[in-house]
Amino acid sequence: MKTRLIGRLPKVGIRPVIDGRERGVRESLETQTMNMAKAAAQLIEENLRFPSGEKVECVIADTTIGGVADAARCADKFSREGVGVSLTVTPCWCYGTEVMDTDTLVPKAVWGFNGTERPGAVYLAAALASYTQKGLPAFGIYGRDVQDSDDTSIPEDVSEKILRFVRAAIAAAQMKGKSYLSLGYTSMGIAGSMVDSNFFQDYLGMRTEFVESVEVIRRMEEGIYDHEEFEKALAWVKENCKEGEDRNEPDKQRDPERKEWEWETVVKMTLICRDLMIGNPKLAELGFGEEARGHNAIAGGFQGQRQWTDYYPNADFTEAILNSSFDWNGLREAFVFATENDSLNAVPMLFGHLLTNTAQIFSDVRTFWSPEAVKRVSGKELTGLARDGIIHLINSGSTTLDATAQQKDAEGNSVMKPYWDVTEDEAQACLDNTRWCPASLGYFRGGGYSSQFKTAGKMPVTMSRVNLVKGLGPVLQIAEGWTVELPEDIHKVLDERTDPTWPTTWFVPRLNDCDAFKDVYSVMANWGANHGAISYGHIGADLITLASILRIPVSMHNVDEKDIFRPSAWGSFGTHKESADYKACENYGPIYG
Ligand SMILES: C[C@H](O)[C@@H](O)[C@@H](O)C(=O)CO
Ligand SMILES: [Mn+2]
Repeated sequence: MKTRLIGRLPKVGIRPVIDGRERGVRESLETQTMNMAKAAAQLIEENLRFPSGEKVECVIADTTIGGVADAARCADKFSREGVGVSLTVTPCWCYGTEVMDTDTLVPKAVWGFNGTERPGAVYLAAALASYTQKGLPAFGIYGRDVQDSDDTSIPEDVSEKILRFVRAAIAAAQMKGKSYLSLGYTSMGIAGSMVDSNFFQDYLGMRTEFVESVEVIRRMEEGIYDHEEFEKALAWVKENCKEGEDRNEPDKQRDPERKEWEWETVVKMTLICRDLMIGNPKLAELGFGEEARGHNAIAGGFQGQRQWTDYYPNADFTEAILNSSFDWNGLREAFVFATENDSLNAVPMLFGHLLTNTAQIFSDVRTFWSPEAVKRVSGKELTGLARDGIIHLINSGSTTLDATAQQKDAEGNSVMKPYWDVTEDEAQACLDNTRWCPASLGYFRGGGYSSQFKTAGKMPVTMSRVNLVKGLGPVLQIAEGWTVELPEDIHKVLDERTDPTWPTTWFVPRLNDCDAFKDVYSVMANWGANHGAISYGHIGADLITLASILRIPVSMHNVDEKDIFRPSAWGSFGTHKESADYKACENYGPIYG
């Protein structure tokens, strides 16, 4: 589906650099140098894919690069080929600034072979000094253990760094030139939905598109959607989306005719929001060429509350389905679509999606439940992972149905997979474990249907969030942890105290010695906003690498120091990693600013 986004997929450019001295030195190194480039390309192409499923492609310079003319020819090839990430490799001494990559917008890394026959590490140090001196932050990669000069394998520590760098850099490259689509504007005074177009432009290289939500009504009333697809979608919904309990006062509940209209409306809203994001060639066939083009949106958000939801059905169904890895057309890439148009939660969702290729959870970070409070209200003890307390993640709408924890790995563990690994049966299980309850009419006068499920399994997850700080700019916060499934008797008591028609995920962060992670309460207390974006897996290290590429400092994280990988220049801002990160991000400023 997302292949409808305009712009080619970025490629990874590999630059084999070499000692330029001919009549012996260069010739003796040609094969080894090119082999390093080929090995790196193979590693990347075998391991990395885009969220749409295509494999990440590498482009190797036509020749090794021994001096500035070769470097210029390589730069020329890279710009023709659409290279968005640059990886320089070498086993030997080369002439630092003469062979360097000077494109200021392309994230860079240099892998210097750890051998001693030739001084690859000496070059690496000289190259990184040049990049640092010239204000072009670059990642340095140098294996721990010496290898023989004819060893073409890539050691584990090197491959981990290459893949971490490329994953993050290719994520940054994919955002560039795409749009965030704001449907409506600010929701209930939520600052994250006061979409800051300068932040998107300067830090992510993205456009912001603003569409008033009356456009959705116009398209419904003028029939600007694919009518055949609508019939197909509605039939699928009737078969697969089981209605849940109506918890509204009996005399306020909507009659069956109105409920039917609400179903039809939320299905149309889903088609229309998707078409607004990525366009739809079917609309051109119907005579709506302008609408068929879409807004080239890699992420979006729907204001909803309150002007829309006071009058029309809420977008819970629309958001939940768009954020899932499947719909009536089968398995497909999940969209990134924020409820309450909270763009600062859509951004970490987008980061998570681009880094893992999976669907993302959007939630209110609603309640910290201490073990004592749980005991008081339920009479029960929290045990296992949950023993130190839990955070209740819950929001009407938006939470991907992939978060029902019905997808499994080979060992039977709950996981959230890229859509191409999800089976039809697993998608069906996600649907079967979800009920669609008529929306709470006190909050949503226009009705609609809220997805109701609980995350029924333990999964490693990472919660993250971007906050904008006046005078400082954006910061990213990260908490790795797990989803936990509570015993039904505890779950029920806690859930009943909120809105049990909404989807629930119980979250336990991993604790450590630093202040923000000393207990579960502190994680909740240090969270910078009402929402969190939750991605499958422990991806904090990848998020840190991506944030450093974008020059967004990380204000809070629980990632092991040994996994932190940032451009080598960060080391020049002091040995305290967090303060060095702040200083480096301030020094370099936003990448597109
Ligand atoms: C119904 C309420 O307005 C909720 O939508 C509210 O608690 C939020 O989600 C705020 O982010
Ligand atoms: Mn919310």
